[in-house]
Amino acid sequence: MTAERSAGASAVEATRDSDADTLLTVDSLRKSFGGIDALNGVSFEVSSGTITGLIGPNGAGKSTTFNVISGVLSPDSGTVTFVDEEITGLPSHQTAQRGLVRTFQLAREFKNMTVLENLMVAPEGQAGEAAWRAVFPGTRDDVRHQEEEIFERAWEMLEFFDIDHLALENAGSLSGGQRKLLELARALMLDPELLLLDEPFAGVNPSLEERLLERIGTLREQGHTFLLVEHDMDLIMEHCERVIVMHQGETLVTGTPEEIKSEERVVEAYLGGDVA
Ligand SMILES: Nc1ncnc2c1ncn2[C@@H]1O[C@H](COP(=O)(O)OP(=O)(O)OP(=O)(O)O)[C@@H](O)[C@H]1O
Repeated sequence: MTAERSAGASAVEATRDSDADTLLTVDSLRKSFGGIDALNGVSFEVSSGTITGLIGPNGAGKSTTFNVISGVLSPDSGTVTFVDEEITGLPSHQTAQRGLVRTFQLAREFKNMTVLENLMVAPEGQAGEAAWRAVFPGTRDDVRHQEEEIFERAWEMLEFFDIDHLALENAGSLSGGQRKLLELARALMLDPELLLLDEPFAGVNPSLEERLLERIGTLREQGHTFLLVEHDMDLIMEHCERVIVMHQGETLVTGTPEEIKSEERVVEAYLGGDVA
């Protein structure tokens, strides 16, 4: 198999399966919280146009990795490169401007605003006003035109996710699954090149899960790239071209689903065995 390992090896060398299509490169990320090493040299690459899964047991460092890539946290060391530009430590709204947007495990909609309004305001914490200005530059004279464009895009999103009938509902009244659709729709408002999805299917019923998966497939065909954290191994194995396995703050293996399945250390990591 061609799956790479990083534990105990040079981190860059360990994950070097790059080609010209590499969109995101994470190199030797370290991050400690007090005495806890959440990330202990995480390295991997994500190719353009793929759905790549990031998996690992609880506490492996997946969320911390997402937080570092998307600028929610700064790493102690290591680099994040997106479209050939180092973005390490850039705040979320700046990564969003560059086309890298993440969703959160718990959807972060504004509960007292309608679904439509939620789409028309910038996604909290990652696409502030500055990001909107980057997408819709102009002066006050252009505001009306900009609002029309935002409105049209919001409706496109609502229709794309089949939630246009909920446009005027308060976001707080949506089901868990509908909130996940809204979260993804909000992330897509800025037309990001790379979407980091943190457990997008958690708490989603099977029919909505199917709709979400189908939409993600369509978006991928349109050129979007996805990196997703997901605990459902069947789903990962069925829908991801590449899988990155983390364990104890390190990249354990990366490979195709078939490669991952046959990798003994992955089984051991999930069963809590010694993988050193
Ligand atoms: N803000 C924090 N303060 C202290 N420790 C933290 C913090 N964030 C994460 N950790 C610790 O870092 C390690 C990695 O956590 P992280 O949440 O990144 O793992 P994970 O793979 O996302 O886990 P899960 O699948 O349970 O969400 C864990 O030991 C966790 O307790």
